[in-house]
Amino acid sequence: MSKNVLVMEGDGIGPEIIREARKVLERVNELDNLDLEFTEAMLGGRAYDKHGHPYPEETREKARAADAILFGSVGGPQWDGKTERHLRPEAGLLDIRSDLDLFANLRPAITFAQLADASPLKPELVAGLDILIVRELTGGIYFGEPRGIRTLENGERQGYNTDVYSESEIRRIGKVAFEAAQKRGKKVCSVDKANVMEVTVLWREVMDELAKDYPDVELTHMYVDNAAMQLVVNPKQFDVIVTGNLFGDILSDEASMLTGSIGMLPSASLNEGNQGFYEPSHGSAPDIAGQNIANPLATIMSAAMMLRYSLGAGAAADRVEAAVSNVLDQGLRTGDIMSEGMTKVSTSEMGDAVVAAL
Ligand SMILES: NC(=O)c1ccc[n+]([C@@H]2O[C@H](COP(=O)([O-])OP(=O)(O)OC[C@H]3O[C@@H](n4cnc5c(N)ncnc54)[C@H](O)[C@@H]3O)[C@@H](O)[C@H]2O)c1
Ligand SMILES: CC(C)[C@H](C(=O)O)[C@@H](O)C(=O)O
Ligand SMILES: [Mg+2]
Repeated sequence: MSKNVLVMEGDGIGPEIIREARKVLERVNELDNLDLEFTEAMLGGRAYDKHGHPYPEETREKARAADAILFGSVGGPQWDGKTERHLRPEAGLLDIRSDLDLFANLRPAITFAQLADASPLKPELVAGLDILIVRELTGGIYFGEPRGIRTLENGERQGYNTDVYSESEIRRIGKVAFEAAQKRGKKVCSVDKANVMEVTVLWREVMDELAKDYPDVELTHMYVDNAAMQLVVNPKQFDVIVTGNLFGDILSDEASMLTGSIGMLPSASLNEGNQGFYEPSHGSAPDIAGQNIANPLATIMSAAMMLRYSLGAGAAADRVEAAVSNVLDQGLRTGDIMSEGMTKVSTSEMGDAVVAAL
Protein backbone atom coordinates (compact mmCIF):
# COMPACT_ATOMS: atom_id res chain seq x y z
CA MET A 1 0.00 0.00 0.00
CA SER A 2 1.30 3.45 -0.84
CA LYS A 3 2.42 5.80 1.93
CA ASN A 4 1.61 9.46 1.91
CA VAL A 5 4.47 11.86 2.64
CA LEU A 6 3.46 15.46 3.20
CA VAL A 7 6.21 17.92 2.32
CA MET A 8 6.24 21.45 3.76
CA GLU A 9 9.04 23.84 2.89
CA GLY A 10 8.35 26.62 5.36
CA ASP A 11 10.36 29.83 5.36
CA GLY A 12 13.92 31.09 4.92
CA ILE A 13 16.26 28.27 3.87
CA GLY A 14 13.31 25.84 4.15
CA PRO A 15 12.68 25.54 0.38
CA GLU A 16 16.39 25.04 -0.38
CA ILE A 17 17.02 22.27 2.16
CA ILE A 18 13.70 20.53 1.52
CA ARG A 19 14.41 20.38 -2.22
CA GLU A 20 17.55 18.34 -1.50
CA ALA A 21 15.91 16.03 1.04
CA ARG A 22 13.04 15.40 -1.34
CA LYS A 23 15.46 14.49 -4.16
CA VAL A 24 17.00 11.93 -1.82
CA LEU A 25 13.62 10.50 -0.82
CA GLU A 26 12.50 10.29 -4.44
CA ARG A 27 15.68 8.42 -5.34
CA VAL A 28 15.32 5.81 -2.55
CA ASN A 29 11.65 5.53 -3.47
CA GLU A 30 12.74 4.39 -6.95
CA LEU A 31 15.63 2.24 -5.78
CA ASP A 32 13.73 0.41 -3.05
CA ASN A 33 10.21 0.44 -4.57
CA LEU A 34 8.81 2.11 -1.47
CA ASP A 35 5.58 3.30 -3.10
CA LEU A 36 5.78 6.77 -1.53
CA GLU A 37 3.37 9.45 -2.68
CA PHE A 38 4.25 13.10 -2.09
CA THR A 39 1.85 15.96 -1.44
CA GLU A 40 2.61 19.54 -0.43
CA ALA A 41 1.23 22.03 2.06
CA MET A 42 2.23 25.31 3.65
CA LEU A 43 3.21 26.04 7.26
CA GLY A 44 4.69 29.15 8.83
CA GLY A 45 5.19 32.71 7.65
CA ARG A 46 4.53 32.19 3.96
CA ALA A 47 1.39 30.22 4.87
CA TYR A 48 0.27 33.19 6.95
CA ASP A 49 0.89 35.59 4.05
CA LYS A 50 -1.14 33.41 1.67
CA HIS A 51 -3.89 32.03 3.89
CA GLY A 52 -3.96 34.44 6.87
CA HIS A 53 -2.88 31.66 9.25
CA PRO A 54 0.47 29.93 9.85
CA TYR A 55 -1.28 26.54 10.14
CA PRO A 56 -4.11 26.81 7.61
CA GLU A 57 -7.09 24.48 7.69
CA GLU A 58 -6.03 22.85 4.42
CA THR A 59 -2.62 22.01 5.93
CA ARG A 60 -4.30 20.63 9.06
CA GLU A 61 -6.39 18.24 6.97
CA LYS A 62 -3.43 17.06 4.90
CA ALA A 63 -1.26 16.71 8.01
CA ARG A 64 -3.80 14.54 9.80
CA ALA A 65 -4.07 12.27 6.78
CA ALA A 66 -0.32 11.91 6.15
CA ASP A 67 1.76 8.89 7.12
CA ALA A 68 4.74 11.17 7.64
CA ILE A 69 5.63 14.84 7.28
CA LEU A 70 8.89 16.33 6.06
CA PHE A 71 9.37 19.91 7.11
CA GLY A 72 11.97 22.67 6.62
CA SER A 73 11.76 25.53 9.11
CA VAL A 74 9.62 28.54 9.99
CA GLY A 75 10.14 32.17 10.80
CA GLY A 76 11.98 35.27 9.71
CA PRO A 77 12.43 38.92 10.63
CA GLN A 78 9.59 40.03 8.34
CA TRP A 79 7.11 38.31 10.65
CA ASP A 80 8.81 39.04 14.01
CA GLY A 81 6.62 40.99 16.39
CA LYS A 82 4.26 41.96 13.59
CA THR A 83 1.27 39.78 14.35
CA GLU A 84 -0.67 38.44 17.29
CA ARG A 85 1.01 35.54 19.03
CA HIS A 86 -1.15 32.81 17.50
CA LEU A 87 -0.45 34.14 14.00
CA ARG A 88 3.35 34.05 14.22
CA PRO A 89 5.13 31.50 12.01
CA GLU A 90 6.46 29.77 15.14
CA ALA A 91 2.88 29.42 16.44
CA GLY A 92 2.06 27.41 13.33
CA LEU A 93 4.80 24.97 14.23
CA LEU A 94 3.68 24.73 17.85
CA ASP A 95 0.09 24.24 16.65
CA ILE A 96 0.90 21.31 14.40
CA ARG A 97 3.03 19.68 17.12
CA SER A 98 0.12 19.97 19.51
CA ASP A 99 -2.57 19.06 16.98
CA LEU A 100 -0.82 15.81 16.03
CA ASP A 101 0.26 15.16 19.64
CA LEU A 102 3.92 14.93 18.60
CA PHE A 103 5.13 14.70 22.20
CA ALA A 104 8.39 12.81 21.62
CA ASN A 105 11.12 14.83 19.94
CA LEU A 106 14.21 12.75 19.20
CA ARG A 107 17.33 14.75 18.41
CA PRO A 108 20.38 12.57 17.81
CA ALA A 109 23.73 14.33 18.07
CA ILE A 110 26.19 12.08 16.27
CA THR A 111 29.68 13.23 15.35
CA PHE A 112 30.77 11.73 12.06
CA ALA A 113 34.44 10.72 12.28
CA GLN A 114 35.12 12.89 9.22
CA LEU A 115 33.79 15.98 11.04
CA ALA A 116 35.51 15.66 14.42
CA ASP A 117 37.69 18.65 13.46
CA ALA A 118 34.67 20.77 12.43
CA SER A 119 33.45 21.13 16.03
CA PRO A 120 34.79 24.04 18.08
CA LEU A 121 35.58 21.43 20.74
CA LYS A 122 38.80 19.41 20.71
CA PRO A 123 38.43 16.48 18.28
CA GLU A 124 39.20 13.90 20.99
CA LEU A 125 36.23 15.18 23.04
CA VAL A 126 33.72 14.66 20.23
CA ALA A 127 35.12 11.83 18.05
CA GLY A 128 32.69 8.92 18.20
CA LEU A 129 30.04 10.93 20.02
CA ASP A 130 26.50 9.49 19.86
CA ILE A 131 23.94 11.15 22.12
CA LEU A 132 20.18 10.99 21.82
CA ILE A 133 18.30 13.96 23.25
CA VAL A 134 14.68 13.07 24.02
CA ARG A 135 12.84 16.35 24.35
CA GLU A 136 9.21 16.57 25.53
CA LEU A 137 7.57 18.64 22.82
CA THR A 138 3.91 19.31 23.55
CA GLY A 139 3.92 20.47 27.17
CA GLY A 140 5.86 22.46 29.73
CA ILE A 141 6.33 26.19 29.64
CA TYR A 142 5.76 26.34 25.88
CA PHE A 143 2.09 25.51 26.29
CA GLY A 144 1.27 26.14 29.98
CA GLU A 145 -1.59 28.47 30.90
CA PRO A 146 -1.96 31.15 32.08
CA ARG A 147 0.44 33.12 29.93
CA GLY A 148 0.52 36.62 28.60
CA ILE A 149 1.48 40.19 29.36
CA ARG A 150 -0.60 41.99 31.99
CA THR A 151 -0.62 45.40 33.57
CA LEU A 152 -0.05 45.48 37.32
CA GLU A 153 -1.80 47.84 39.74
CA ASN A 154 1.20 50.17 39.67
CA GLY A 155 0.82 50.47 35.91
CA GLU A 156 3.91 48.38 35.17
CA ARG A 157 3.57 45.57 32.59
CA GLN A 158 4.46 42.01 33.53
CA GLY A 159 5.10 39.07 31.22
CA TYR A 160 4.35 35.57 32.51
CA ASN A 161 4.34 31.93 31.45
CA THR A 162 3.51 28.78 33.36
CA ASP A 163 5.61 25.63 33.44
CA VAL A 164 3.40 22.58 33.97
CA TYR A 165 3.81 18.84 33.52
CA SER A 166 1.35 16.19 34.59
CA GLU A 167 2.51 12.74 35.70
CA SER A 168 1.17 11.12 32.55
CA GLU A 169 3.07 13.54 30.32
CA ILE A 170 6.30 12.88 32.22
CA ARG A 171 5.75 9.13 32.19
CA ARG A 172 5.14 8.88 28.46
CA ILE A 173 8.28 10.83 27.50
CA GLY A 174 10.26 8.93 30.13
CA LYS A 175 9.17 5.61 28.58
CA VAL A 176 10.42 6.76 25.17
CA ALA A 177 13.80 7.59 26.72
CA PHE A 178 14.14 4.32 28.65
CA GLU A 179 13.08 2.22 25.67
CA ALA A 180 15.55 4.05 23.43
CA ALA A 181 18.32 3.52 26.01
CA GLN A 182 17.59 -0.22 26.12
CA LYS A 183 18.51 -0.36 22.44
CA ARG A 184 21.66 1.78 22.86
CA GLY A 185 24.05 2.47 25.74
CA LYS A 186 21.59 1.62 28.56
CA LYS A 187 21.94 4.99 30.29
CA VAL A 188 19.37 7.74 30.77
CA CYS A 189 20.29 11.13 32.20
CA SER A 190 17.20 13.09 33.18
CA VAL A 191 17.87 16.82 33.10
CA ASP A 192 15.85 19.11 35.34
CA LYS A 193 15.98 22.04 37.75
CA ALA A 194 14.58 20.16 40.76
CA ASN A 195 16.59 22.32 43.17
CA VAL A 196 14.35 25.25 42.26
CA MET A 197 11.24 24.28 40.29
CA GLU A 198 8.36 22.17 41.62
CA VAL A 199 7.43 21.04 38.13
CA THR A 200 10.77 19.28 37.89
CA VAL A 201 10.62 17.93 41.46
CA LEU A 202 7.66 15.92 40.17
CA TRP A 203 9.55 15.18 36.91
CA ARG A 204 12.40 13.64 38.94
CA GLU A 205 10.03 11.58 41.13
CA VAL A 206 8.22 10.14 38.12
CA MET A 207 11.51 9.29 36.37
CA ASP A 208 12.66 7.45 39.54
CA GLU A 209 9.39 5.48 39.65
CA LEU A 210 9.65 4.62 35.97
CA ALA A 211 13.26 3.47 36.33
CA LYS A 212 12.05 0.50 38.39
CA ASP A 213 10.45 -0.92 35.22
CA TYR A 214 13.80 -0.74 33.40
CA PRO A 215 16.34 -2.44 35.68
CA ASP A 216 18.73 -2.85 32.74
CA VAL A 217 18.96 0.95 32.30
CA GLU A 218 20.94 3.21 34.62
CA LEU A 219 19.11 6.45 35.48
CA THR A 220 20.97 9.53 36.66
CA HIS A 221 19.69 13.06 37.29
CA MET A 222 21.46 16.28 36.46
CA TYR A 223 20.55 19.93 36.91
CA VAL A 224 20.25 21.72 33.60
CA ASP A 225 22.94 24.29 34.32
CA ASN A 226 25.45 21.55 35.05
CA ALA A 227 24.24 19.57 32.01
CA ALA A 228 24.94 22.58 29.79
CA MET A 229 28.49 22.59 31.13
CA GLN A 230 29.01 18.81 31.05
CA LEU A 231 27.99 18.76 27.38
CA VAL A 232 31.12 20.72 26.51
CA VAL A 233 33.44 19.32 29.19
CA ASN A 234 32.78 15.61 28.70
CA PRO A 235 29.96 15.02 26.21
CA LYS A 236 30.69 11.33 25.77
CA GLN A 237 29.47 10.63 29.33
CA PHE A 238 25.91 10.86 27.94
CA ASP A 239 23.87 8.21 26.16
CA VAL A 240 20.20 9.30 26.28
CA ILE A 241 19.25 12.67 27.76
CA VAL A 242 15.58 13.15 28.61
CA THR A 243 14.27 16.59 29.43
CA GLY A 244 11.38 19.04 29.15
CA ASN A 245 10.46 21.25 26.26
CA LEU A 246 12.49 24.38 26.98
CA PHE A 247 15.64 22.72 28.34
CA GLY A 248 15.56 20.31 25.38
CA ASP A 249 15.35 23.18 22.92
CA ILE A 250 18.41 24.83 24.38
CA LEU A 251 20.52 21.73 25.02
CA SER A 252 19.91 20.37 21.52
CA ASP A 253 21.27 23.54 19.87
CA GLU A 254 24.26 23.28 22.18
CA ALA A 255 24.75 19.58 21.35
CA SER A 256 24.59 20.34 17.64
CA MET A 257 27.96 22.06 17.83
CA LEU A 258 29.51 18.82 19.10
CA THR A 259 28.68 17.40 15.67
CA GLY A 260 30.30 20.34 13.89
CA SER A 261 27.24 22.40 12.98
CA ILE A 262 23.58 23.01 13.68
CA GLY A 263 23.24 21.92 10.04
CA MET A 264 24.05 18.35 11.11
CA LEU A 265 21.31 17.82 13.72
CA PRO A 266 18.19 16.01 12.45
CA SER A 267 15.02 15.42 14.41
CA ALA A 268 11.94 13.25 14.57
CA SER A 269 8.79 14.21 16.45
CA LEU A 270 6.54 11.25 17.12
CA ASN A 271 3.09 10.66 18.55
CA GLU A 272 1.70 7.46 20.04
CA GLY A 273 0.84 6.14 16.58
CA ASN A 274 3.43 5.71 13.87
CA GLN A 275 2.90 9.17 12.46
CA GLY A 276 5.94 11.38 12.57
CA PHE A 277 7.08 14.86 11.77
CA TYR A 278 10.65 15.21 10.52
CA GLU A 279 12.57 18.46 10.49
CA PRO A 280 16.10 19.69 11.05
CA SER A 281 16.64 21.07 14.55
CA HIS A 282 17.81 24.41 13.21
CA GLY A 283 15.73 27.37 12.13
CA SER A 284 15.09 29.20 8.90
CA ALA A 285 18.53 30.89 8.94
CA PRO A 286 17.34 34.17 7.38
CA ASP A 287 20.96 35.38 7.26
CA ILE A 288 21.84 32.82 4.56
CA ALA A 289 18.44 32.18 2.93
CA GLY A 290 18.25 32.20 -0.87
CA GLN A 291 22.02 31.84 -1.33
CA ASN A 292 22.22 28.07 -1.91
CA ILE A 293 24.82 27.75 0.86
CA ALA A 294 22.82 26.14 3.73
CA ASN A 295 23.77 22.65 4.84
CA PRO A 296 20.98 20.26 3.78
CA LEU A 297 22.35 17.24 5.67
CA ALA A 298 20.26 17.69 8.85
CA THR A 299 17.15 17.65 6.67
CA ILE A 300 18.39 14.69 4.64
CA MET A 301 19.14 12.79 7.85
CA SER A 302 15.67 13.74 9.15
CA ALA A 303 14.31 12.10 5.99
CA ALA A 304 16.33 9.00 6.90
CA MET A 305 14.69 9.02 10.35
CA MET A 306 11.32 9.24 8.57
CA LEU A 307 12.13 6.16 6.51
CA ARG A 308 13.08 4.29 9.67
CA TYR A 309 10.37 5.39 12.12
CA SER A 310 7.27 6.11 10.03
CA LEU A 311 7.69 4.33 6.70
CA GLY A 312 8.97 0.93 7.81
CA ALA A 313 11.96 1.29 5.49
CA GLY A 314 14.95 0.76 7.79
CA ALA A 315 17.19 -0.50 4.98
CA ALA A 316 16.52 2.65 2.94
CA ALA A 317 17.29 4.77 6.04
CA ASP A 318 20.62 2.96 6.45
CA ARG A 319 21.34 3.58 2.80
CA VAL A 320 20.71 7.35 3.12
CA GLU A 321 22.90 7.60 6.22
CA ALA A 322 25.67 5.67 4.46
CA ALA A 323 25.38 8.05 1.49
CA VAL A 324 25.80 11.03 3.82
CA SER A 325 28.91 9.45 5.31
CA ASN A 326 30.16 8.73 1.79
CA VAL A 327 29.92 12.36 0.65
CA LEU A 328 31.81 13.42 3.78
CA ASP A 329 34.47 10.82 2.91
CA GLN A 330 34.72 12.46 -0.50
CA GLY A 331 35.67 15.67 1.31
CA LEU A 332 32.54 17.60 0.31
CA ARG A 333 31.57 20.31 2.79
CA THR A 334 29.08 23.16 2.93
CA GLY A 335 30.49 26.36 4.46
CA ASP A 336 29.34 25.63 8.02
CA ILE A 337 31.41 22.41 8.22
CA MET A 338 34.25 23.48 5.92
CA SER A 339 37.82 22.81 7.01
CA GLU A 340 41.25 22.91 5.42
CA GLY A 341 41.83 20.67 2.42
CA MET A 342 38.12 19.93 1.90
CA THR A 343 35.98 20.85 -1.13
CA LYS A 344 33.39 23.55 -0.56
CA VAL A 345 30.00 22.79 -2.14
CA SER A 346 26.62 24.48 -2.35
CA THR A 347 23.34 23.23 -0.91
CA SER A 348 22.27 21.70 -4.23
CA GLU A 349 25.69 20.20 -4.95
CA MET A 350 25.61 18.51 -1.56
CA GLY A 351 22.12 17.10 -2.28
CA ASP A 352 23.23 15.90 -5.71
CA ALA A 353 26.27 14.21 -4.19
CA VAL A 354 24.08 12.33 -1.67
CA VAL A 355 21.76 11.22 -4.47
CA ALA A 356 24.75 10.03 -6.51
CA ALA A 357 26.18 8.17 -3.51
CA LEU A 358 22.89 6.28 -3.11
N1 LIG B 1 12.06 24.40 13.82
C1 LIG B 1 12.05 25.60 13.28
O1 LIG B 1 11.37 25.84 12.30
C2 LIG B 1 12.90 26.66 13.88
C3 LIG B 1 13.95 26.35 14.75
C4 LIG B 1 14.73 27.40 15.28
C5 LIG B 1 14.46 28.72 14.92
N2 LIG B 1 13.44 28.97 14.07
C6 LIG B 1 13.17 30.33 13.58
O2 LIG B 1 14.19 30.62 12.62
C7 LIG B 1 14.45 32.03 12.62
C8 LIG B 1 15.94 32.25 12.80
O3 LIG B 1 16.32 31.82 14.11
P1 LIG B 1 17.81 31.78 14.64
O4 LIG B 1 18.65 32.66 13.83
O5 LIG B 1 17.74 31.95 16.09
O6 LIG B 1 18.25 30.23 14.44
P2 LIG B 1 18.71 29.46 13.12
O7 LIG B 1 18.88 28.04 13.51
O8 LIG B 1 17.81 29.76 11.99
O9 LIG B 1 20.16 30.08 12.78
C9 LIG B 1 21.20 30.16 13.72
C10 LIG B 1 22.55 30.21 12.99
O10 LIG B 1 22.81 28.94 12.41
C11 LIG B 1 22.97 29.03 11.01
N3 LIG B 1 22.32 27.88 10.38
C12 LIG B 1 21.09 27.35 10.69
N4 LIG B 1 20.82 26.33 9.88
C13 LIG B 1 21.86 26.17 9.06
C14 LIG B 1 22.17 25.27 8.00
N5 LIG B 1 21.32 24.29 7.61
N6 LIG B 1 23.33 25.42 7.34
C15 LIG B 1 24.21 26.38 7.71
N7 LIG B 1 23.99 27.24 8.71
C16 LIG B 1 22.82 27.16 9.37
C17 LIG B 1 22.31 30.35 10.61
O11 LIG B 1 22.85 30.84 9.41
C18 LIG B 1 22.56 31.21 11.83
O12 LIG B 1 23.84 31.78 11.75
C19 LIG B 1 13.59 32.61 13.74
O13 LIG B 1 12.44 33.15 13.14
C20 LIG B 1 13.27 31.43 14.61
O14 LIG B 1 12.06 31.56 15.30
C21 LIG B 1 12.65 27.98 13.53
C1 LIG C 1 10.81 27.79 16.24
C2 LIG C 1 10.62 27.29 17.64
C3 LIG C 1 9.16 27.32 17.99
C4 LIG C 1 11.20 25.88 17.85
C5 LIG C 1 11.11 25.50 19.32
O1 LIG C 1 11.42 26.32 20.19
O2 LIG C 1 10.72 24.37 19.59
C6 LIG C 1 12.65 25.68 17.43
O3 LIG C 1 13.54 26.42 18.17
C7 LIG C 1 12.99 24.21 17.51
O4 LIG C 1 13.95 23.87 18.19
O5 LIG C 1 12.32 23.41 16.84
MG1 LIG D 1 15.24 25.30 18.84
